[in-house]
This record gives sequence, structure tokens and C-alpha cells, in this order.
Amino acid sequence: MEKIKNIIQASINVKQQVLESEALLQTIVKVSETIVNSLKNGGRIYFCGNGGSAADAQHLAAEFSGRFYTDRRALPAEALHCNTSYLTAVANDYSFEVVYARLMEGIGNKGDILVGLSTSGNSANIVRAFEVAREKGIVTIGFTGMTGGVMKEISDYLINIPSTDTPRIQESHILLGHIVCQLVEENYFS
Ligand SMILES: O=C(CO)[C@@H](O)[C@H](O)[C@H](O)[C@H](O)COP(=O)(O)O
Ligand SMILES: [Zn+2]
Repeated sequence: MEKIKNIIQASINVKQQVLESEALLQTIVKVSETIVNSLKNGGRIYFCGNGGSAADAQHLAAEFSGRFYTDRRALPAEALHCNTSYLTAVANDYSFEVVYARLMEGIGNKGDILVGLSTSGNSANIVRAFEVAREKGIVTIGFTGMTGGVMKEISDYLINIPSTDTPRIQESHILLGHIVCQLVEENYFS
């Protein structure tokens, strides 16, 4: 029981720090406004991550393309790992490092948004996708851990959770991701 309580408390502590970080909260506001502007100008939102963060990418994309709280028209959002034929072919024929970059090359357009979720900030396939995004004028939003890793240098917006513990970082990513979904849904459809 003690162990379980300690883990829950650790998750709360990270979220408490997020709550007290004016800078992070301001970034959330800016990110939400940027996504609304992109959507209003015909942009699309792409999400990518690995492992649990791929699940988070898929989850958040579905809030936009499906629904979050309200009944409204679908918004154009996709997670980049969902086509397993594409993923296995490109990883097999080229490398796993280029799987997301190649998709951005193929389907990303100027004014779109690319959200990358990486607790280390160092996942090479996300970093490579952000590099392609930068070349194409696609706005990048990094959800990372405390240091931001390599993504700190190449993200237009960085949401770096004040923790170095992968699961605790992911738990705050999904909280803040949900907040972004709610703000975008409310503002876009108001
Ligand atoms: O869900 C978890 C851990 O909670 C794992 O699957 C985790 O996402 C994987 O180890 C990822 O490959 C870690 O990558 P990243 O967060 O450093 O980009
Ligand atoms: Zn996990």
C-alpha cells in the first residue's frame, strides 16, 4: 500500500509543479491558440511518439478527429505510427529513424502542426521529423521531460514537464494534452 501511495504522490507532485509554473501554463495557452489558428487556416495536426507516447499521440489525435466534450464537426488530426504497413516497410527498407520524417515529407504542409511526445526529448525519429517540419514551415510542439533533450533546440514550443521519471512525465503529458484539446475545442467552435 505504501508503495502505491508513494507513486500516486509522486505523480501529484509533478502535476503540482506544473500547476505552479506560470511559464508552462502560458505555453499551453499559446500552443492552443496556435493550433486554433492553424486549423482555421486549413492546417492539420500530426502527433508522434514511441511506446506509451505513441499511445498518447494516438489518443490525443482521436480527441480532435473524433470528439472531446462536444458534438461538432471532425478536425483534421492523425497520429503518425498508425499505418503499420508504412511503418514496417520504411523501417525495414530505410531505418526506424526516418519513419516520421518521411511522412512529414510526404503529407506535411506549411502551416500544419506537428506534436512530438518524448520523455527524453531524444527519440531520433521524432527529432528527424521536427527537422523536416522546420524546413517545411510546419509548427513543432514538443512534449518532453525536464531537460527537453535535443527537442529543446528544435521545438517552436516546448512543454517540458519538470521530472526525469518516464511514467510520471507521461502522466502529465496526457493531462496537458487533454487541456489543449479542451481549449482548442472551446475556442475553435465558439
Ligand atoms: O510507456 C513507456 C514507459 O512508461 C515506454 O513504452 C516508453 O514510452 C518507451 O520506452 C519509449 O521508447 C521512450 O521514448 P522517449 O519517451 O524517450 O521518446
Ligand atoms: Zn508507459
